[in-house]
Formats: sequence, structure tokens, C-alpha cells
Amino acid sequence: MRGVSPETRLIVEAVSKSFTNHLRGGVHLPVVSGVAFHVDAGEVVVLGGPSGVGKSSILRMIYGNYAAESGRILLRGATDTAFVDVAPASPRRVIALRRDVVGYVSQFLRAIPRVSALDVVAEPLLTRGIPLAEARPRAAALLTRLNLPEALFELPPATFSGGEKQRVNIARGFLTDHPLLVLDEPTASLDNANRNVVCALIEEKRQRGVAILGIFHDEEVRERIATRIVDVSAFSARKDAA
Ligand SMILES: Nc1ncnc2c1ncn2[C@@H]1O[C@H](COP(=O)(O)OP(=O)(O)OP(=O)(O)O)[C@@H](O)[C@H]1O
Repeated sequence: MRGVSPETRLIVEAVSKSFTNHLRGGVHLPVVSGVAFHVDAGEVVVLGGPSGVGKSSILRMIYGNYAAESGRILLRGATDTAFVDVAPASPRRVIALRRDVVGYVSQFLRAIPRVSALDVVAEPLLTRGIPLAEARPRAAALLTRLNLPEALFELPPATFSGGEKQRVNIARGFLTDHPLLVLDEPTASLDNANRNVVCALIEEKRQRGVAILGIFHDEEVRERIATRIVDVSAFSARKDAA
């Protein structure tokens, strides 16, 4: 392992991933191999490279949604001395890491039937023991900052527009104080004004020492927020497979 700084929150080492489609006669699809990079506190590292190269798959492995085939994915909270490897972690360990270390804003909101937008956003605070009377106003303040009309707060997001759902998703991911935040195209379905709000929220997190890793297709956003770009093409397994 390279010389590790106390600021390092994520180390990805020699990670590879391929998919096997069992419904299509076991077709084997290599995606990435030898992925290696790190993210420190106060950095915004952006994954670059063409569509389909494996950017989202890398984020999903870090969040424990996809299993890594080989290599190590080491996470560490701000006050931890030891890293935890997500790759072989048990589901219980992964749940603890998601609560304490790594937050994730996915491309799409997973709407929960009958739960209001405000409660969807407040829920991660409740699971951290913050009382409802404090969690709901904090959720409302962030939704207001993201320009979600107050009339929508008490409605379930299932029928919201794409951009409205995405803002609920962003508020949910940004309300907590995870030391590492993983963002999968959070600005994709937003208008200019809301894109600016999200860039400001990212910058505030970075200044508070959060380590941020994300995918941003919008070049303007990328230039504004990235402190470093990691080109995933360098780890593409496709050229090896050809
Ligand atoms: N669950 C899955 N099952 C099978 N193949 C998958 C799965 N997830 C991703 N893939 C494949 O892995 C490759 C990489 O996908 P991924 O979504 O990681 O790319 P990406 O770089 O994020 O693309 P984009 O920029 O278009 O979002 C693609 O060829 C995709 O079809």
C-alpha cells in the first residue's frame, strides 16, 4: 500500500469487476481491472471516462451494492485509525459502514410508498438517534434550499418530476455528516439554479473536510468542483478482452 496519510478516507486497490449474464448462456462481460486510486478528506475526486467504462460500477462496489471480484476497497471514518475492507464485509458490517462512514446519492430516488418527501429526507437522521422534532426542520431547511416547493413536503415523492425526486435524493444524502460521500450524477436532471445549489453544497462539505467521490457528466460542474479527476479508461478491462 502507498504511504497512507491520516487524511485518507478511501483506498481502492487492484479492484476488478465483470458481469456474467446467466440468462444469455453465461456471457461474460469484463468491465474494469486493476482499479487503484484514493480519496482524502477535503478532496472532490471525479471519475471520468466514456459511457459504459465502469464508473457507476466502481461507486456501487464502494457502497457495497456490487461485490468486487478481486482487490481491496478500504474505508475509514474521520476518527478511525483502522480501515475496513468493504469487498469481503458481511451485510451487517456494510450496514454499519453506511451509517457511520459512507453516504451515497444514487442517480434515482428509491421512493417508499406513502412516506412523505420530508420523512424520506429526515429518516437517516432518525436512525442516528436525532429526535423527529429536530430532524424534520433540518430536512425542511435543506429541501427549501434546494427550491422544492413547500406544498410537496408532505407528499410521497413517487409522482414528483425527475428533478424534484433528484432533489429529495440529494437532500437525504447531504443531511447526514458522513466523512465520505459518493455521488452518482447528482446534477443530471437539475436546472441551472439547482445545479448551482448542489455545487455550493458540495463545496461546503469539502471545506468541512468531507472526502467526496463522484460522477458528473456536466463539464461545467466538473470543472467547478473537481479537485482531481481519475480517468477510469485507464482501468478498462475491455481492451484486454478484445
Ligand atoms: N448489474 C449489471 N449486470 C450486468 N451488466 C452490468 C450491470 N451493471 C453494469 N453493467 C455493465 O457494466 C458496464 C459498465 O457500466 P457502468 O454503469 O458502470 O458504466 P458508466 O461508466 O457508469 O456508464 P455511464 O456513464 O453511461 O453511466 C456496462 O457495459 C454495463 O452494461
